[in-house]
Amino acid sequence: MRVLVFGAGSLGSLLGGLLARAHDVTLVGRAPHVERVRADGLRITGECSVRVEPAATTAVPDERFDLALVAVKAFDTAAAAEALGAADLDAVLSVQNGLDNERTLAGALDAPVLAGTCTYGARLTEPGTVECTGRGEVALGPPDGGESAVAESVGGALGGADVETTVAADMPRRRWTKLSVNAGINAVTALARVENGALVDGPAGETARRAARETARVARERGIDLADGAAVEAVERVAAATSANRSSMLQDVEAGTRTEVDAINGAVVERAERAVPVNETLTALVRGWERERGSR
Ligand SMILES: NC(=O)C1=CN([C@@H]2O[C@H](COP(=O)(O)OP(=O)(O)OC[C@H]3O[C@@H](n4cnc5c(N)ncnc54)[C@H](OP(=O)(O)O)[C@@H]3O)[C@@H](O)[C@H]2O)C=CC1
Ligand SMILES: CC(C)(CO)C(=O)C(=O)O
Repeated sequence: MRVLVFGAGSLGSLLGGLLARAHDVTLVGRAPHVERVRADGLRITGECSVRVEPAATTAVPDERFDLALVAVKAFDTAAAAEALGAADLDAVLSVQNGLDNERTLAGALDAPVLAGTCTYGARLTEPGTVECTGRGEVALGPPDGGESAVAESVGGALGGADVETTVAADMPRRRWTKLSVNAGINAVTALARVENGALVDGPAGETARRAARETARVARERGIDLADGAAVEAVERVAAATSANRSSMLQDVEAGTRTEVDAINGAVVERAERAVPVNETLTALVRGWERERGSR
């Protein structure tokens, strides 16, 4: 397959690098990472050890690709969709966190757009090098659920490159479960400045569980079968399994950069039919911090 990875930061470089073992991959990212990949190839360290030589560029080539894998932060998805218009694409897969990415991509592009959830962990450590901080899996399928030939074919391509992959008919439920995890863990750890493990039995843990319960309730309001207990269990399981992690939102806050709060807690608030006070408070506090830091 010819695969275009849009957003060769941490996750895009990891998945792009893994895919390059079996496919013809082009990374679209920023200098100096792109230049280093062109000169010396891409190294994956940590839990995977790989060296590959994908093509790398800062602009989408006017060429045909079987798949575009989108891995920018959620607030860059609209710009990504516009830039991807330059290529001729057969399929698009978002592996981003947040709820609106697929809709934004589908609104701008002709190709079928697949939803994805990803539990691999990645961190760009220096130009040309990405660390795999956790082996996980990519689940993918049609955003509204069900099966499709495109999902089977993209799933086969990922699996063929030894990327742990599940082709799933229940992507709405999977996305809302992941949203519950991120709504519970990310803003709470960012505001409390604690690692994920502090939520397992620490004083901030109940706030995370409440945010997850609210998220599950909003999911059910939208016809998705996600029980409070399942959302809380997912938060607790992920917080324990990633106990030493500094969540992506905590890392953004520490780096002084914009967070994905709009696409996570903000998306829950936007869709709620009744008040979701924990998500409202978390959203307002993180947005307040972003405004103060000039990152929004
Ligand atoms: N990292 C992880 O372990 C995981 C991440 N995710 C999700 O994946 C998504 C990506 O996360 P992550 O990889 O950490 O984020 P990064 O910020 O590391 O990567 C995104 C990259 O895309 C680049 N980019 C944005 N716009 C453009 C553009 N127009 N042209 C070229 N490059 C562009 C960014 O550059 P710049 O910053 O200069 O704009 C950045 O290098 C998020 O939604 C995240 O929540 C999900 C699971 C795990
Ligand atoms: C699963 C979790 C919470 C791991 O840190 C994550 O997705 C994030 O930090 O964005």
